[in-house]
Order: sequence, then structure tokens, then C-alpha cells
Amino acid sequence: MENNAKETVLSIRDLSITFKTGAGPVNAIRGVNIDLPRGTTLAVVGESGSGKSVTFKAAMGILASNSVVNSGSIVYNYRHNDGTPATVDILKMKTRDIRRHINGKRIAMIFQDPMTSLDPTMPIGKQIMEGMVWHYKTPKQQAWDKAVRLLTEVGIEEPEKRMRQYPHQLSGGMRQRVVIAIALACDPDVLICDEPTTALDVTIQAKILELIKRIQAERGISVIYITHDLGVVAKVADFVNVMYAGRIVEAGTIDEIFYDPRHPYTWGLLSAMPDLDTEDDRLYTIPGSPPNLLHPVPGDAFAPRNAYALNIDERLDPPLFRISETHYAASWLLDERAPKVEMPPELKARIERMKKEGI
Ligand SMILES: Nc1ncnc2c1ncn2[C@@H]1O[C@H](COP(=O)(O)OP(=O)(O)OP(=O)(O)O)[C@@H](O)[C@H]1O
Repeated sequence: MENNAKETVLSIRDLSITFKTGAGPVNAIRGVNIDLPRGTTLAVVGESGSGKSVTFKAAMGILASNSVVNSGSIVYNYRHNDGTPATVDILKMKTRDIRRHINGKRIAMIFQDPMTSLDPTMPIGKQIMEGMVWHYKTPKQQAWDKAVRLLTEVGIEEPEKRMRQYPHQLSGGMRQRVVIAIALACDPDVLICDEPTTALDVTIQAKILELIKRIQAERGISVIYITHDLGVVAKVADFVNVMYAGRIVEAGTIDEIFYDPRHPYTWGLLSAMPDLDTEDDRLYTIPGSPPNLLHPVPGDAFAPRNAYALNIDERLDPPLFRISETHYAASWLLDERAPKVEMPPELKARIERMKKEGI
């Protein structure tokens, strides 16, 4: 979690966001810290409603109009065209400027349902060219040629023909490839993928994950995956941040999170994951549901669902305890005064198996 400006492309600090609703303010993001090391893939994982999407929508200047950013910074380290390094706090920028200079140009986002991010009335080629023309005033022929190259890069055959087609003429997997081509059009250095494969069947899902992985390696870009699916995380991530009720509760490298998880919520997620080979054999489902963030959360938000909760959890939210330079978890179980608690034996056995066979 240490912030090294030289190596970190995106650094979110103390982010707090509230939504104004008829029922009162919803405290959706409650002090989030996330670092994205340059050239790596970071997965942000957690149940629905934990705040994964909202966090990164803030970085894109696309928060809903009833949102209020109470505090925090989103520091983005980039390079000008001539290679000189620059730093900007995105949260200090006007929304208009984020859309002009950041969104779709330096940081691009892919959403889960390609049908909602593609315009059904516009040919595919034009949709890929749009960003280049808007951000860089790229001449039309040049933009066309680049769009054809991008379609080839994302694995679409007969790209010239596809350029003139409409989204409904393509399969779901192809449409997601087009969405990726659009995201790459301005050569971003950060790609945010929000559940990019949930709408796809398993075989196509695997192909899209492979594609994003190849693009990440070839272009050397930094990638953020937002997902509730640890199976996806296992396939793509270098680093993992586990999110619960608007906070990061555990952060570490892929090996630290899968082989040495420390937070009972991470234990729950890993136990609830279907076996990576057999696709079934869930050990456990986390009981209950996340708290309603309309109300203040006293103490640790996970305590009511946590079989290992301590008395202190009801009163005080745990800080992030440091396990290694890259591994942190917010659980009072890590306090030196806490009783020694081990993860459930079934999970331990599963982890031992994963260690032997690879994640
Ligand atoms: N415009 C809004 N008005 C009120 N509440 C909102 C708004 N947008 C998001 N929220 C709330 O913020 C919280 C975080 O939502 P977010 O979409 O980031 O969750 P998520 O972890 O990405 O979940 P999912 O996987 O379902 O997308 C949720 O409780 C959600 O209801």
C-alpha cells in the first residue's frame, strides 16, 4: 500500500463518496486506498454493492449526479508525448476536463454489457474512430486505417467488412472485442475492465480474458479488473484488493491473497468460489448480506456475518494491519492481542491443493 510515485500509475487515497437519496445519504465509499503499479494487472473483488464500480467511475469523471466526493485524491502519474513525467489529482479536475483529457484517452473503461456501451445505430468502424477524432483530431483516413488495425489486434477477421456493420450483426463475444478496440483507440495506459465477461458464456469468457491479457503484455499497459468472480481474478491478476461495504479489507499479491488470506471475508470469498477445475464444489456461502450504507456502520462492517468476530469489532473498525510490504488486511484478528484463529480447515485443504496444482 505504500505510495511510490515513480512506480504507481494510479494511486487512490482516502476516497470517500456519498450518494444523496430520498431515504438519506448512502455512504458508498468509506476511505478507500488503492495503488496500481505500472504495467501490472490489479483485480478489485467483492460482492455486488461493495463499491467497486463507483470507485473507478470517480476516476473517469462519470459519477452519478447525486454523488458527493467528501474527501480523497486519485493521483494519476503519466507521461507527456515528449516523455516528461507528470502528475495530476483527477479529483481536483473539472468533470469536463476529465472527459477531455483523461477518460477514453489515457484511462479507458470497458463495461460488462457491450450492448449498452455500443451505439446500435452507428457502424462499428465509426464508433472506433470517434475517440481518435474527438481527442486527437486524427484525420479520417488515418483513423479508419487505425480502426482496421485495432479490429485485427482484437482478433476480428475481415476487419474492413466489419467496419461497416452494426452491433446487432455481431455475436456477443465479437461485440465485446469491438468494445475493447474502442477502449484501445487512443492508446490509453490504463484499462479498467468492469466485469467484462459476465454476459458471456464460459468459453468466450476465457477467450476475452486471454485477449485482454495479451494486449496488456504487448502494450505494457496497466489493467484494473472489477469483478465478483475470484475464478477470473485467478486467471488475470498480479495484485488483488478485496472490497467490502465501501472499504478495502485486504490487499496483496495474487499469491498472498490465494495462498495466505488473512481476512475472514476473503476466507469466505475463497470458500464460496466454485472449484477452479470442476466448476462446482463450493465449500461455503457467506451468510447474510452486506450492511445498508444508508445507516452509519458501527465498528467492523463485516462483524455481523463473521463467525470469527471479536467483541472489539462491534465498536471499532479495524485499521489495515501490515503482513508484508505488499500484503495488508483490516481485521482485529491480526492484532497481537487477538486470540490465534486459523482459517476453516476445508479452506486450508483447498489452498494446499491450489498450491500444488497452481491457482
Ligand atoms: N447513483 C446512486 N445513487 C445512490 N446509490 C448509489 C448510486 N450509485 C451507486 N450507489 C450505491 O453505491 C454502492 C456501491 O455501488 P457499486 O456499483 O460501486 O458496487 P459494485 O461493487 O460495483 O457492485 P456491482 O458488482 O453490483 O456493480 C451500492 O450500495 C449502490 O447501491
